[in-house]
Formats: sequence, C-alpha cells, structure tokens
Amino acid sequence: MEVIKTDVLVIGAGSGGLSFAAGASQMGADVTLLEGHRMGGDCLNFGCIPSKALIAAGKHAHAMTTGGAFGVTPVQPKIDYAGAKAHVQKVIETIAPVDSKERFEGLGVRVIREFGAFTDKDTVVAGNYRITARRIVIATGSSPFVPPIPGLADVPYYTNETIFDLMERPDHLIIIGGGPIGMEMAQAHVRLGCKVTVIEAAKAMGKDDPELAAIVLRNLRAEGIEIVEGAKAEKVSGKAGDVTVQTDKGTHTGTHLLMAVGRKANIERLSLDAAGVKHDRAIKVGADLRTTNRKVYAIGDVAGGLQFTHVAGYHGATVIRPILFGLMAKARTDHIPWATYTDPELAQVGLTEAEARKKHGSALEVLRFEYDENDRAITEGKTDGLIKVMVVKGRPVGASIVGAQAGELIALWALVIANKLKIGAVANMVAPYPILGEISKRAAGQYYVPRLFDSPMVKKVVALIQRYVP
Ligand SMILES: Cc1cc2nc3c(=O)[nH]c(=O)nc-3n(C[C@H](O)[C@H](O)[C@H](O)COP(=O)(O)OP(=O)(O)OC[C@H]3O[C@@H](n4cnc5c(N)ncnc54)[C@H](O)[C@@H]3O)c2cc1C
Ligand SMILES: NC(=O)c1ccc[n+]([C@@H]2O[C@H](COP(=O)([O-])OP(=O)(O)OC[C@H]3O[C@@H](n4cnc5c(N)ncnc54)[C@H](O)[C@@H]3O)[C@@H](O)[C@H]2O)c1
Repeated sequence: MEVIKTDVLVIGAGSGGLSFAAGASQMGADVTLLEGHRMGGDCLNFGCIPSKALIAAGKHAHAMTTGGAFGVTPVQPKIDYAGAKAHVQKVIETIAPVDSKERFEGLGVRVIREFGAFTDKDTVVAGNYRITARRIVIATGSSPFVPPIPGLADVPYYTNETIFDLMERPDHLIIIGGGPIGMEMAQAHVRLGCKVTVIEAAKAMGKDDPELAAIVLRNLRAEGIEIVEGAKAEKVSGKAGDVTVQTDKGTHTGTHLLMAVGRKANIERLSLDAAGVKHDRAIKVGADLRTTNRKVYAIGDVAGGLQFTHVAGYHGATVIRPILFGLMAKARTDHIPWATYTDPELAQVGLTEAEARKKHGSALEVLRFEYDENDRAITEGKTDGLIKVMVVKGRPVGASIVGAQAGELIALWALVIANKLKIGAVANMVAPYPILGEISKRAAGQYYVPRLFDSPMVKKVVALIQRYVP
C-alpha cells in the first residue's frame, strides 16, 4: 500500500471539493483529491448542467408553438427526444475538461480516482493508498433519497442519476416530488412532448414564497402538467411501460416514473465513526464548517443545509481561510440566493415575506413591482411576474422574484444583501432602458413613494421654496 502525507486531503471532486482544491493548491498547499465516481460530481454529471441543458431543449420546442402573438405562425415541433439527450451529453462533455483530473493535476493537485474511508482521526484509505493529512475536507455530496414506498423496489424507476441516460421519450412521465428537481424536469418533459403528472405530498415548490410559487404552478398547469398536491405516494406497482402510483388522494398510471423526493448525504462509505466525526442524516458542522473532529471540515451537500452548487463553492472558499491561514471563518446563510429554472423562473435571496414578517414584525416594509408595468417585459410578452423586496430600517433583508430571468435578476439583490447595502443603492442606480432589470430599481423606488409623494411635509417645503425661487 502506498503511503501519502499531504497538507490537505479533499474527499469528493464535486462543486465543493473542486473549488477548495483549486484555490488551496494555487495558494501553495499540498493537496490530494479523491474521487470515486465522476470528476465534477452531481452538478456536472447528474444535476444542474444536464437539467438546464434539457430545459434549454424544451424552451426551443415551446418557442415553436407560442409565436402567434408575434406574427410567427406556431408549428407543432417534431421532437427527437434522443437528440435532446445528445445535446445534454454534449454540454456535459464541453464543460467536463474544466473539472477533469488532467486540469487539476495541472494545478498541482494529486488526484486519486478512488473512494475513501477513514481508518482513524487523520488517515483515509482509498484503493491502494493510505493518506495521512493535517486537515481533511469532506465534500462527498448527496444522492437521490429513495423512500421505502411499498412496491417501489419491484418497479423500474428513474432518479436524477439515470433519467438523463433515458433515450426513448416517455409517453407519460409520473414524477413523485414537487420540489425543484420535480418541477424543472416536469416542464422540460412536457415541452418535449411527454404527458407529465407530478405527485406532491404537501405543496409543490413548498420551500418558496407561496404567492410566487402559485404563479409558477399556474403556468406549468397551463402547459398541461398535471400537478396533484397534498397526495402522498403510498404504493407503487406495475412494470416497465406501465407504472401505477397509489396516493391517499387517488391513483395515477403512466409509462415511466421519476423519483424526486429529496436527497441523502453521502456518508455511508466514509467510516465516519473511525474519525470521530459525528453525523445524523448529514455531517454535523458549526458555522465554521468544522466537524466534531477539529482536523476535519465538511462542505457542500454532505454538511446538510442549503444544497446548491454555489453554496458548495462558497463553503470551499470559506474553509480556505482556516485551513491555509489559520484564520477564523464562518459561513453565512442570510445572503445565499437560489433559483428554480422553470418558465417563469422563481428566485429568492434572504428572507421570504413570511419569514421577514415573523422576524421583524411591524418594522418590515414589503416593496412590490409587477412585470406587466415593465416595458421590456411587455415587448417580450413576458408580463407574468413580480418582485417583492423585504426592507427593514432602509436595508433589504430579502428579495423574491418570479418571472422571466428571475435567476439573473436576483444576483443584484444577492450583492445588496451580502454587502448589507441600503435600498438607496439600488434606487440610485441608472439602469439601461429597456431591460427587465428595471423592475429592481422600480421596486426600490417604491420605498420613497410614501416618503416623498405622500408626505404633507415634503409638499409644504416644495411650496415654500417655490415661492422664493425666482
Ligand atoms: C437534478 C438536479 C439539478 C440541480 N440543479 C441545480 C442548479 O440548477 N443550481 C444549483 O446551485 N444546484 C443544483 N443542484 C444541486 C447541486 O448539484 C448540488 O448542490 C452540488 O452538486 C453539491 O456539490 P457537492 O460538492 O457538495 O457534492 P457533489 O457535486 O455531489 O460531489 C460529491 C462528489 O464526491 C464523490 N464521493 C462521494 N463519496 C466519496 C468517497 N467516499 N470518496 C471519494 N469520493 C466520494 C461523489 O462521487 C461526487 O463526485 C441540482 C441537483 C440535482 C440533483
Ligand atoms: N435550480 C436549482 O437550484 C435546483 C434544481 C434541482 C435541485 N436542486 C437542489 O436539489 C435539492 C433536492 O431537490 P428535490 O426536488 O429532490 O427535493 P426537495 O426536498 O426540494 O423536494 C422534494 C418534494 O418531494 C415531496 N415528497 C416527499 N415524499 C413524498 C411522497 N412519498 N409522495 C409525494 N411527494 C413526496 C416533498 O414534500 C417535497 O416537496 C433541492 O432542495 C435543491 O437544493 C436545486
């Protein structure tokens, strides 16, 4: 067995592990990186990238059927589902070199393509290697959680790890779970010519502001997706091409089944007990991302909390400070944005209206602006949407956007909240005309409407000054 001594061992080459490894190695640390499956992890291979590539294929199909109002005769597109999947694979292959073993070796990282498991507090065995490290970063991500629904084990089903390899178009896709995976996949598939039923135990898009989620769901239903809420999948039966899901609200039969009911942290292979790293369903960490073993950190999906690529990357950057420089660092959560890439998109940063009201009570002001008052949205025929900005004592504490390009538009508010800027910073901005982004400025402007336009004092001052101005 080959023995390696290294400054930092990173376990997992997904969004979190790669961010840390690239930074730490380029700053001079001796970094060893383990990856037991595919370089790039979930995001590149089974998550963000393939899902957004399939959504892009669906958008093309949808555009062909919706041009009537623009004087462009709608046509029924001929869908080559395997062609759409080929696009997905091509996109993965295009991005893959950035996450590859070769690129990381070029950055000076020792990359070992094996799964790792702890044997003691600072040692990990991976294949034929025994690696001792001064610090260890666990970045092993998460996998699809498949609940023990009676009958499920005997029926063929897909998860995010297998659906992108399916080449024959499902006639009728049943999706269990109405979270972001379920809703993004539902819309991509309905646009690619599948019948789609989503079965959701509680509320679809239940982690988002309900007013904004309702706008997405109305649009998805209008495209023909059947969304059954408050229906828990209780039994699954059937065979390939004929699958039945029984819920407490009724029975649904389709040709294919996709499970999208959340994630489980990848901790089974790690032998965490040998290292004294405590966990429940995920690894237990403090705000400093340190585990109960002070030499070991956990970042990204495996640390529980928000499960997004940008969070894993942010965690990776955060633990550079303590590991390389011996400095304190804490991961914040109040400034983390997220977006669901349905059409319309739904994006959030900071507190939702309900969370802000609970925390700040009557000190909260909610600023709103609708897309149908934005000139660019009108030109594009994308008027279904709105922004809400939650403001306390002149500072935004949250923003929620539903509508075209909400994921792009939320970035401005992520900047504002990350830097604790005042609402005036956005109101002072001059936005080029006509862009959708003006909705942010107009929402910010709402803060001043009662203060400037509805104030008797302002009116008095203006009248007085006007009397003396020559
Ligand atoms: C369908 C889908 C769509 C998504 N879309 C988005 C999106 O649009 N935007 C967004 O921000 N997030 C999205 N996500 C979430 C995002 O993919 C994850 O949050 C992100 O990949 C987490 O990064 P990570 O580094 O923690 O883990 P991962 O990317 O999962 O990487 C972990 C790596 O560790 C490896 N590994 C596991 N155990 C071991 C071991 N013992 N030894 C060695 N290696 C090991 C795994 O093989 C894996 O490659 C999506 C997820 C899914 C499933
Ligand atoms: N655009 C993005 O950023 C994006 C896209 C996809 C995934 N993700 C990440 O991946 C994570 C996982 O996504 P997800 O959609 O799998 O999980 P999720 O936890 O967000 O949603 C799962 C849904 O399944 C429902 N459910 C659970 N058991 C059920 C049952 N027996 N019957 C019917 N419904 C049931 C839950 O009520 C929940 O609404 C997300 O939380 C997010 O962090 C992000």
